[in-house]
Amino acid sequence: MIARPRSTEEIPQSREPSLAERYDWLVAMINHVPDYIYAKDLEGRFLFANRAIVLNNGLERVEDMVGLTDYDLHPSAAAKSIDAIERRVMESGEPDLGFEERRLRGSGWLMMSRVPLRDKAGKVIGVVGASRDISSRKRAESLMKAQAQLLKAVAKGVRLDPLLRDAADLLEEVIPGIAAAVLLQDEGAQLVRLAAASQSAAAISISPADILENPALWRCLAISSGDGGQHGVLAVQESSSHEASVWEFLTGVAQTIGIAIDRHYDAERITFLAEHDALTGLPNRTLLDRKLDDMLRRADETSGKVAVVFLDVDNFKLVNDSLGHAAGDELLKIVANRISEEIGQGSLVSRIGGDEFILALHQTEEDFVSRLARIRETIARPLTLAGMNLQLTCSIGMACFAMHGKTATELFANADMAMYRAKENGRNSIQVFDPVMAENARRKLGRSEELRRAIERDEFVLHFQPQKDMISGEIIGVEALVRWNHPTDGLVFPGEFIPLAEESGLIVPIGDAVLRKACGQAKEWQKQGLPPVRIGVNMSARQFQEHGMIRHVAAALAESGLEPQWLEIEVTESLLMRDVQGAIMKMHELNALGVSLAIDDFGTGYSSLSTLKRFPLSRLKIDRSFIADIPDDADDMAITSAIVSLARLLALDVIAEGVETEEQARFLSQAGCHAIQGYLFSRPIPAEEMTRVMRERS
Ligand SMILES: Nc1nc2c(ncn2[C@@H]2O[C@@H]3COP(=O)(O)O[C@H]4[C@@H](O)[C@H](n5cnc6c(=O)[nH]c(N)nc65)O[C@@H]4COP(=O)(O)O[C@H]3[C@H]2O)c(=O)[nH]1
Repeated sequence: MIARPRSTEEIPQSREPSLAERYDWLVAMINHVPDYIYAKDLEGRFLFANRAIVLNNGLERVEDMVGLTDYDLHPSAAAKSIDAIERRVMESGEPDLGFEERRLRGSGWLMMSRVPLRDKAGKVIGVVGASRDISSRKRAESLMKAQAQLLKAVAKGVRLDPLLRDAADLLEEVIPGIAAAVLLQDEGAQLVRLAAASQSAAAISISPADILENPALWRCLAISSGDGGQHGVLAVQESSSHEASVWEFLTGVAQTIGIAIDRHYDAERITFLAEHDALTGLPNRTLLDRKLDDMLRRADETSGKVAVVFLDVDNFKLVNDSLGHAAGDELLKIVANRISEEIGQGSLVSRIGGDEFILALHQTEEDFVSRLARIRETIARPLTLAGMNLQLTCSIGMACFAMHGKTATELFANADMAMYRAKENGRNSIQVFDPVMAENARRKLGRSEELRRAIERDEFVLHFQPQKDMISGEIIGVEALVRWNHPTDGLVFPGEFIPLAEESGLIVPIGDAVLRKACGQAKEWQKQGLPPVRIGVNMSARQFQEHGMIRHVAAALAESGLEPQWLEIEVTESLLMRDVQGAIMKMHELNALGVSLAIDDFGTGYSSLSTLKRFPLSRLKIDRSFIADIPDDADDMAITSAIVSLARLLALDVIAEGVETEEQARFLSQAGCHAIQGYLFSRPIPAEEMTRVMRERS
């Protein structure tokens, strides 16, 4: 064996060390390094070996090793590969540096360097080998590789479950003997979910309780979330104590798992948002389409039924406009919750915008209409919103698979049609689709098309109804009333086409034509020398709200040359109440043009005295429904008298519409009404007839 080194105190400081001493020190140094150092002759026989290599080969003394070859110490394949490298070094005389190989005994890695052993003359007489243990570097490398592999899986968006399992597998692969498990917190912050390495029997059989109750056995590394919270822990069974780099690696793995979980939740949230309505959290149209397709397919296979339902909150706009958007949003959330409460398993409710909901109901014991009635009742439960007590109603339309349509598109169209029917029927009702509705809708569409053509062909004519002053009996004004001179149907009255024109927006060009014709006719009468009369022109909501309305009025006046004081625009009370502030602004603009304003159908809306005071009006027109039953209906008489007093109080002229009898005229005169309009005096008549009447009276 190699001689024991002497301590430096034993060396006299003054004299040069001898060659023998230097040799001893060298041997001592060589024996103390953990690396393997050896020399072999040309035949591969050990000439020398340090303590580390002797011990590693299971021998005790260097002498035991001298003379042996690798074939005596290792399996022949391993010996052969060492032999080949060393032979190459000896034959070429070139060193072989930094060759990495697995340890032949035990685990770990070595980095081998071999240089030729030469005699004094420089002749190669063997090989000198030196190794370095690079196991920890190799381990660090493999840990880094494993970490990179995991990160790559996260970047690729591998699903969370397989990713956690792979992570636990990977840990066991790169850190032999380890058992690893991932525990995630549930909503109550309990550690529950377990992803264990598939190979490790220990990890498979353990439960979160095992881990948490055995802190001595398990070390838990926090899996943090991006927002500073914690998703759970990476539990590692400490079967052997690990070096720092392993713990560093495990900490990195826990962090990577944290990132993977963050990404998983982000992806979940994105998917949720893509398929849900942000306000109510209900499924949106995309999800509804997907689910409804599934429901219809299943119903088709089983000859089952599915109901597609359109549900619209009545007067939602009113709530939104009067209580504000925040209250409107709150209301929609309440409605969404109430529908969800009642809809039942397997069915779906989706908000498709505004106050419109679509329901897809799957078949149960209870029939669809009874279920919808229950939903309607639930929605109608009283509620308080922005300090106001409200009770909501809704209009519901339903179409059934397969009776009313076989595809989602057909069912949507038919349920929508049924819902419109419910609205037309005075809201707050449930309508089941009927093919007659489709026929009506088709007819309506055809009528819209005809209306469009009628505008191009200028098929609208005006009839005029005179208004008589109560005291003087003079004609003080005429109301222009539009008629459609239909090529085949003859004269069509406004009640039959104005609502459709409103709905389709065609009222704007129609109203514009009426304005121009009315102003032109009024001017024409003046030109004919007839006493000037005020001409009243009806304006519908859509037309009144239209941006260019003031411009159109000004243009009609300019074109005709009619002075503005002879034009009076009639708007309904309900139109004004929709947006009081906006209406007041527009009315002032009309006043600024010199045009006067009358409130039509007065008494049918809900304007308060205070609101009425704010409108820049000239006249109130009492709705004919109050006049019709005079003198039989005492209530109507009382209301009419009140309206007249109110108008006088506000210094407004008041005119009663629909006066058909002398008795009605007498009552109105006594009540103080300024003027009357109605069949008693004249029906609406064409321009030529009106000219004649005016001429006779002048
Ligand atoms: N039973 C009865 N009815 C009487 C009597 N006196 C007049 N009427 C009718 O009452 C309606 C009065 O017009 P309105 O209230 O403005 O109601 C009008 C108005 O709201 C709308 N309208 C008419 N022309 C236009 C127009 O050019 N533009 C717009 N936007 N709407 C119009 O159509 C509605 C209906 O017009 P018309 O069918 O012409 O019906 C007219 C008229 O013929 C009467 O003594 N008894």
